[in-house]
Amino acid sequence: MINIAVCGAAGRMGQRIINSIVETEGVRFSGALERPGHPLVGQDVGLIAGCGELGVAVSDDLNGVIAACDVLIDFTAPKVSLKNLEACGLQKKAIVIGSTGFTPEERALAAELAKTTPVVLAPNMSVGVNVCFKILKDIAATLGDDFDVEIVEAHHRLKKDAPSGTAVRMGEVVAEALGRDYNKVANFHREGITGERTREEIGMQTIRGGDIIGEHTVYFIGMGERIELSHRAMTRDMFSRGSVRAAKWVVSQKPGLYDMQDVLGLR
Ligand SMILES: NC(=O)c1ccc[n+]([C@@H]2O[C@H](COP(=O)([O-])OP(=O)(O)OC[C@H]3O[C@@H](n4cnc5c(N)ncnc54)[C@H](O)[C@@H]3O)[C@@H](O)[C@H]2O)c1
Ligand SMILES: O=C(O)C1=N[C@H](C(=O)O)CCC1
Repeated sequence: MINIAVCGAAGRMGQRIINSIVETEGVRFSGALERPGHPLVGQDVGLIAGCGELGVAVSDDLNGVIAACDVLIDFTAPKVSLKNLEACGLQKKAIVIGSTGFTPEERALAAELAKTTPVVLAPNMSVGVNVCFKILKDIAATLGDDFDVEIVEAHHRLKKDAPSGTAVRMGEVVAEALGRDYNKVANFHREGITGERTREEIGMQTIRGGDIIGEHTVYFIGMGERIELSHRAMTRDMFSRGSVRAAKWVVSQKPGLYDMQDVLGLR
């Protein structure tokens, strides 16, 4: 039996992850973390997550909750996730991180900290999006430089980072397949007299509104034809089920930084 704790337990994803843990065989829900001062600390987290009383209170004791688990699933924010990764490393506990919005420096720090413990860090835990990452590589490499690439993503009004972690990864996959550096060719903003589009640039467009769970489209636009590869999330449950699948997988891995391509055997 694998003991899984959740950080960000009262959040949109945290609540769905708790439901997924309870529904999954071979795992046990062992603890729930929230930020110190959160009004729900001390309350039964099952009642918050809508799956009935679980006898697990929301806690702000990071080290205590880590000690009682085999793996921590963390959907919070980059700075919190890095602190949690360091704390898991000190106790030799695995961690699955779904937070997005990491800077390149923060990603490098995560890779450094992952030398002490196994870590899955992935901007999107859904099977569908991860298959898209794989397909995108082939499409981009096959089309080459003749097709312009534009990426459009849409999410709910409460999302804090932009572009989404998924859109960034899509841009990185395409850029790499085309021999480009994403950080140099990503174009996040067009306004006024922009001049003609460059061949190399990858346009990154962001929509925020209402309760959109997550939508991504990559456009490959040629002369006289275009390909659109789209993924639309209709529930958060495939993210949460993916995170539990990653948790079951990561506990038996060697220390290192992994992503969902590793978990799903898509590499
Ligand atoms: N990888 C994926 O598949 C995937 C899917 C959905 C969302 N996300 C990402 O997950 C993150 C969370 O998304 P959300 O919609 O659940 O956000 P949310 O704001 O609803 O939840 C975040 C939770 O983290 C808690 N938190 C903040 N600081 C904390 C701390 N120090 N200790 C413990 N808990 C703390 C907050 O109180 C909140 O309850 C975002 O970065 C989002 O982009 C990733
Ligand atoms: O709701 C969010 O926030 C999501 N974030 C991820 C991202 O930034 O790619 C995945 C989709 C939902």
